[in-house]
Amino acid sequence: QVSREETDQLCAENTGSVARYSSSFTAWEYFPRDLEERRWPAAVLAMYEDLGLVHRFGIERSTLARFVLMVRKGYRDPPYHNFSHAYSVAHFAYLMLKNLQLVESRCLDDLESLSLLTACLCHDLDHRGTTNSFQVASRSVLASLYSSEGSVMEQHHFAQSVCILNTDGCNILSELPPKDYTQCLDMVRGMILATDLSRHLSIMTELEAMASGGYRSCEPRHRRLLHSLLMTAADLSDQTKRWLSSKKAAKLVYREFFSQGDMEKQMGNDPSEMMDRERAFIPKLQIQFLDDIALPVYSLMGSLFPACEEVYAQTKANRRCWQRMADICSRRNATNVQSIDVFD
Ligand SMILES: Cc1nc2ccc(C(=O)N[C@]34C[C@H]5C[C@H](C[C@H](C5)C3)C4)cc2n2c(-c3ccccc3Cl)nnc12
Ligand SMILES: [Mg+2]
Ligand SMILES: [Zn+2]
Repeated sequence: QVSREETDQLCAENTGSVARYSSSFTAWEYFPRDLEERRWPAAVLAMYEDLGLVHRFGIERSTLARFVLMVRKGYRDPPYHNFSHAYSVAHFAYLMLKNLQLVESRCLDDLESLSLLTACLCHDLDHRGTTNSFQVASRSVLASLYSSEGSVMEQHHFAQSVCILNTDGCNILSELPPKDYTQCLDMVRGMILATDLSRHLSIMTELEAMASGGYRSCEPRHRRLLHSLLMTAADLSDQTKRWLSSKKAAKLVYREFFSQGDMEKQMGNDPSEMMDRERAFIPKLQIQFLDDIALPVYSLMGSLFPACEEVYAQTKANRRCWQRMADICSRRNATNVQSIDVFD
């Protein structure tokens, strides 16, 4: 429930061209959180407009304004998985649509473009800063609802998205013909579920096969694989930005991990090393995450879309910085340095 004046104010914002937010708003290296926080909803509206989605799908501006404000309200405030993350992920999807010309090159159609941007904005709705395995271990309500199908949090994020769309005056898909409406919701569901990294890892071999054999837009399986890859690329995009920004994002992720580890200890469970502030050596864990998960994603993106190679290059540069940090810390015998202090 968003106030009338908030909606009217956002609606009245002449969102105009995205250049209003930054002259480098459409550059890969642009860090969306550099824009002051109160302007993020207007920037989201501008992205929908700039991609031609408002016009193409007859979205009422006041409906889009109410929808974005409801989505912002739908996020809690854990260190990392808050609205600033959702806004950043949506911005990276915007960058891919824009800079890779995914619609112009007919890799995606308009409906997929609308689904991708909307899925990114909604993909972590109502996140509590804890993982799927923690839901099951702590017997949370969400686990009781969703653990049989796996991806507990991601199923909840999708359910929250549907709730917002069904709220009066917030349904940005209301003007879609029934067939498109159903298809769009199906794609948003698949895209949000794809942000479960366990699912991503399980399709890596198929993604590699698609990247080496070449993307065939005529094959429905290829289109769904591309949706998944684009979602993961957007979800991890903090790691593709300049070193200080990506280091700061990692710090927030580990703040979430360590508070989950603290809760697991209180529950009498042993947290994994990644979640345990006493055991974790962050530079090493970050190198592992980049090598095993992030770098392969951007390497695949680079081989499918040459214009994305600089994103892969920056992620590789960040990995080198983590390697330097690991060398320095282990020389300085990291054990006497509180693991979270490596960020300072
Ligand atoms: C900087 C950074 N580091 C990260 C280090 C590790 C992991 C992580 O989930 N690892 C795995 C490692 C294996 C196989 C699966 C399931 C589990 C066991 C846990 C994944 C995520 C990290 N991550 C994310 C992120 C992206 C999507 C969802 C949640 C998050 Cl937190 N966004 N930024 C970061
Ligand atoms: Mg998530
Ligand atoms: Zn996310």
